[in-house]
Amino acid sequence: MLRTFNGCAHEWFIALTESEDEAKLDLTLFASMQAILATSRIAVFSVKKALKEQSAALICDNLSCLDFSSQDIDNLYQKLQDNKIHISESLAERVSYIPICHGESVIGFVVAAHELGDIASTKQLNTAINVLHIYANQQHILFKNRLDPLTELLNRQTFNNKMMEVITGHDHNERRDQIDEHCAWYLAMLDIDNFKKVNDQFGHVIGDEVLILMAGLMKCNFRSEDYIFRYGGEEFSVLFKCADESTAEHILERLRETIAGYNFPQAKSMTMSIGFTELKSCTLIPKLVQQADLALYHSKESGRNSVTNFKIIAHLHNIDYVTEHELFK
Ligand SMILES: Nc1nc2c(ncn2[C@@H]2O[C@H](COP(=O)(O)OP(=O)(O)OP(=O)(O)O)[C@@H](O)[C@H]2O)c(=O)[nH]1
Repeated sequence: MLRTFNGCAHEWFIALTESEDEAKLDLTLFASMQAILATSRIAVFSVKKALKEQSAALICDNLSCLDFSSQDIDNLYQKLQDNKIHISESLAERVSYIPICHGESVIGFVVAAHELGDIASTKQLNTAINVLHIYANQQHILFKNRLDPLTELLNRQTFNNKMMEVITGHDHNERRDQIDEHCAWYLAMLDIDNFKKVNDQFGHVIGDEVLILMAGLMKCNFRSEDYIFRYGGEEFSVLFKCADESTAEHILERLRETIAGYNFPQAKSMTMSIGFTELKSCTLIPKLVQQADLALYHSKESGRNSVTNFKIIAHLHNIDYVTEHELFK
């Protein structure tokens, strides 16, 4: 049911700043706009930094009567870069397009449709703009909280939540046009080889530089819808989606080769060992991490600078893909 607006936006400020995840934040914004602008016919579009998107995507919508193509959305987003409210009027209704701003940037917009006799007042629009500022700030805080400050990759705290979302099929960042039933998710664990030597020989500042450069190489190797984490120290993990395991191996091999061929400023030549496993929805998260870790361990044991598929070593050691056995004790 549509909540009515009592003229004071404090309750929405509190609800938005209390939202601890992006899905809840988006839903709270949607409800707040419906109440403040006194219409249920609202659509919210936002640029998701976590997805490295440059254009706005629909996040909540109760306006299916207005059919937005992706070209319409892009055009509207470009138009609203002037950070002003735009209004279009037809015989029956007035549609307001309200930009969402963060600092100097427009990071999205709200579309609100009203019947002509029932349009939003200037006070309502101003209140909506204030609430949108709070939303943008909170979105930025949530985004920053998920990042490792050194590498700006996703941090370890985000890893479990993301794994759970992916395994249960509730990855709320996955855009509708990216859902491909034929693709599978893979988990890779990656560890820089002999990293201690870099710290010992050149100091921690150069060690940190290597971590930042490695993170950059990984970001270039994967797609925006994949998730790259700094798992801890010099260990990383990646959740990525592709057609099959040979493609997964190819993607990881490409990264391994890129890193092995990169000329690091002080450390010069560095390599990475990688292990990966396919995500099966019936398997517990610690089990999946253990499988990818065992494959990584195999890469390290067999001379480093290589990629191992858990399935291959599971087969070699004659163990079931999802049993409790441990390979290396
Ligand atoms: N500069 C820097 N070093 C880090 C950071 N986190 C962990 N390390 C270092 O990473 C090194 C990891 O060393 P090891 O676990 O022995 O691994 P390795 O030398 O890479 O050897 P292998 O993994 O067996 O190839 C340790 O020296 C840690 O101090 C960090 O944020 N910055």
